[in-house]
Amino acid sequence: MTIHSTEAEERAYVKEVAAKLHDALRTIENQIDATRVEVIEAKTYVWANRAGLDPAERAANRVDISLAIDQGERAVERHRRLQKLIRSPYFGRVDFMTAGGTEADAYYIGVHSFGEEDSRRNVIYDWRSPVASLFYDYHAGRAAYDAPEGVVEGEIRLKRQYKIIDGELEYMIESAMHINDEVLQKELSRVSDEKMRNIVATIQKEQNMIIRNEHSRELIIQGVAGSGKTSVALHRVAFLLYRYKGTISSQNILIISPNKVFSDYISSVLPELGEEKILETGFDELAAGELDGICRFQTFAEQVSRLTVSADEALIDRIRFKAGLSFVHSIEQFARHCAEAYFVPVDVSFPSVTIAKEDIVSAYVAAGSLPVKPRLEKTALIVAGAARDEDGNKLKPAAAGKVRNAIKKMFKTLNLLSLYKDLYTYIGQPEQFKLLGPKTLEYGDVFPAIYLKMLLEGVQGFDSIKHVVVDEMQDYTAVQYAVIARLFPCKKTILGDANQSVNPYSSSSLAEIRQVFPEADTVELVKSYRSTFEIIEFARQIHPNSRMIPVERHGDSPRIIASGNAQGQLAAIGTAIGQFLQSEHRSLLLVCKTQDQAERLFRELKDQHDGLCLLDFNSEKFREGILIASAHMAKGLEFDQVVVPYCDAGNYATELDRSLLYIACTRAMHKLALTYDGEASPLLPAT
Ligand SMILES: Nc1ncnc2c1ncn2[C@@H]1O[C@H](COP(=O)(O)OP(=O)(O)OP(=O)(O)O)[C@@H](O)[C@H]1O
Repeated sequence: MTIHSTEAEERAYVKEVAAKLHDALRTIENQIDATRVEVIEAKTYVWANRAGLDPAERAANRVDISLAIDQGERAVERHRRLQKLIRSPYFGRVDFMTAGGTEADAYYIGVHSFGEEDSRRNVIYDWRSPVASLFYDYHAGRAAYDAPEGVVEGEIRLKRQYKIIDGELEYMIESAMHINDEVLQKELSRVSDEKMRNIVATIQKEQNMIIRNEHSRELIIQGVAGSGKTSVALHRVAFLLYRYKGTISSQNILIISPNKVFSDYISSVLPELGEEKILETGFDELAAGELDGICRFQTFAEQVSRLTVSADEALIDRIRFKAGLSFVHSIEQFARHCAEAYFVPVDVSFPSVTIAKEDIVSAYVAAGSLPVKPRLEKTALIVAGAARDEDGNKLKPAAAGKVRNAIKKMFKTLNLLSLYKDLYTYIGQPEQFKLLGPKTLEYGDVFPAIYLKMLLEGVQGFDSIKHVVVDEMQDYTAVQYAVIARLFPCKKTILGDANQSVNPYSSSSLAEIRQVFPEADTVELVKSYRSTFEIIEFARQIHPNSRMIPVERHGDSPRIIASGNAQGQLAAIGTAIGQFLQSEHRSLLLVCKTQDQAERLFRELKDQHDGLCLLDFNSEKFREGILIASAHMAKGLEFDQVVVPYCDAGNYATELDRSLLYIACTRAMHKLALTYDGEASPLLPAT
């Protein structure tokens, strides 16, 4: 028998569930009130009796208070979840009959689970629960899901989707197929939100496979622009936190993201899914930690800015040289060479102490499994510990210290910058190393130097991190991955798009990343959800390599607006801003090729348009309204409308420019315009 088969019954059921949720909410509110009173009373008691309580009693009271606070915090969290469920209790339903059964059970699926206290019956299933995978993976008919006790086979008798807003059923759709296109269309047509949103109601089958993947040590996702890579990675994190509750918490997961604005933009997804924010860092921050006190360095953004304003062939050559896997091997070979060639043992001889060179050599050989620095320290320790003075006594501390120092000095140098410079002499390419300034590395040298340091000194890994997410994988070199592999020897989700590199001279393809992680599983996402059909078709012509497949969601064709001069172009941009302000849309991005151009545009427009906001590499917050940014800064973000100014032949000409133009255009969800004066860029599609 199918329960709630008609729409009227479903509407009534929404109310019934809402009543249960309200009951539960009241219970929790009472609990929170009771806990509050309990904590206040306990604190008052401790304060009033502070003179009379002995230390053991005080400690016991403190424990009670902190337990009550913990309990209260958990209740507050449950309260928050219930409030969310009251607004929208569930979005899907599957009726599943297990093989051999006689009746199907209805499973309602929501962002969180909810069960009745008395009957212990589950009213709503969490989207991450095993049975919920049926909703994402199957049509009506035969189906199966992985439960803790094994695979459960059976048949889906009914599948429905709901949109419930503020407790009211807006619509419901019977969907025999995968997540119904109609619901997806509605979701994608919406106006942008202030922050990235969760996609639990419309996760697609290929995305669900990634989210629920538990076995891959490294999972690499190559996905076209707008294919949901970042969304999927965050939902995967939420899934892992659910699946491994008690073993992994948000403090054990780290996302390496391109910049602070992007981190801010994605920051609401996990809290929306009931999880805490995860840790976040960037490659520049990691580098700062590793090179602290050693040297300064150029950041990635500074390198990209330099490349976008001038094509310095020697610099490009240096960057390219250091980008590939073979350079990783060169560094490894050099580190091995250092371990042998830079250590020159000699006899040690002090008044009353003599140590033969051979004893030092054998201790150094015995410690051969260690990186150079700890190996040297161990050798010094062992030799000094074993040494005897002429009377056959162990060395006094001062003499032992002298021996240890003498042995450490037998290594030519442990100065990282000198060693790093020597690397280039060793490989016969001294011209490939150039300092940017005194003790200041070019960005291309930052991670090779860090890798060399790790090989020579060993690694202080982040043991508490159990899963790392690397976004924008195409922008990182093989050496950066080698460093990441050593710093975080845990599971990883690595995602990106080879066509969205902001620095193609040092970008990594999927194949190259796979060479660093040979065991990795890879998946490709080619369906693009962000932009309209017309915008995707347009962007595909800019980057013919892109394998983007659009969702059938239509909108205005992108416009290329030619002007006779700079003033005309500025007027065209002003008109586009005016049209945006008249529209229902909430976000407009004016995206320039370089930061300098973005700043210039900002100066030219800010007096005519209120509320313009310029993003730069120091920006930390994402916000709605009208933003101006470089393509580099805009990576990963999305906007209702996008205008790309300065699309003339001089400005967009190289392969790097092609990537930047492609990134710029694919930020648009609904509307795209490009402006130029003079001659149009040859990279623009013919109109
Ligand atoms: N299954 C889905 N249902 C609804 N919306 C989706 C789905 N998958 C992706 N989207 C939407 O598509 C847009 C792009 O997603 P996301 O930013 O995660 O893609 P991406 O591949 O990381 O993009 P890019 O590489 O271009 O920055 C977002 O608005 C996201 O909500």
